[in-house]
Amino acid sequence: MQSPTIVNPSQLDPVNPAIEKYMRSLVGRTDHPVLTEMEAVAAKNNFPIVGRLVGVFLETLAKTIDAKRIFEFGSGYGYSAYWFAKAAGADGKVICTDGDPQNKEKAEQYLKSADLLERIDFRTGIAQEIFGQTEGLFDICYNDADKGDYPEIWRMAKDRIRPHGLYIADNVLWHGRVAVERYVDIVPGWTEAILEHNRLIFGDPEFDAFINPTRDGVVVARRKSQ
Ligand SMILES: C[S@@+](CC[C@H](N)C(=O)[O-])C[C@H]1O[C@@H](n2cnc3c(N)ncnc32)[C@H](O)[C@@H]1O
Repeated sequence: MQSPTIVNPSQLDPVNPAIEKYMRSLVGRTDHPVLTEMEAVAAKNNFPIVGRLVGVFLETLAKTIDAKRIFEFGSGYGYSAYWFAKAAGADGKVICTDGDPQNKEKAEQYLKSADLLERIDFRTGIAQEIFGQTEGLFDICYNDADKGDYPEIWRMAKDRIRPHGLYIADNVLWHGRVAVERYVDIVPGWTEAILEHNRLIFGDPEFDAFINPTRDGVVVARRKSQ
């Protein structure tokens, strides 16, 4: 029997680059000097922010459910938090987490310049441990941590989302690795972890779920009423 060919992940990016470019051209009015700077820094340092299209998607989702209390697992230097904080409004709060204290420092500078810092509570450390120190339900739990942590984060977050609240996770298509038999992973085990994470979500009777294939795939799972 012939063994399956290894597919270069970029060949499997779900949305054609020309279409992504067209979609990007539609959201120009979201431009803000702080965003542009954060995007330039990401491009220069090859830092994996969600990017403009997913940012707009996150803001829209958060506004749709009037989200006021949001927890981020893996905030980097605050790019995705910018969108959530914008959506949450002056009476909202985004708890950000990151293992790297330098990211907290940078995030606070950027979000201060965007006049959003009062909506942010940025904590340094392991996101799962910080989450364990919080109480109550969240409107949104957003997962963008190391991919090996995804199943654990889903398991701990799902019961802490309010009815009709959202669990959102980035990179759930992992540049197409989830869809092929042979692939080269960035870190061994991450693709398997994402596959398990996605299976758990779509098999959970308490949630309705959908993957938006924009960029690297964003899963949105809505908790049903209790
Ligand atoms: C993909 S980046 C986050 C990007 C950010 N969500 C954005 O779009 O702007 C992942 C970040 O999560 C942090 N991280 C990964 N796993 C983590 C964990 N278990 N606890 C805390 N931080 C984590 C890394 O330090 C990194 O800065």
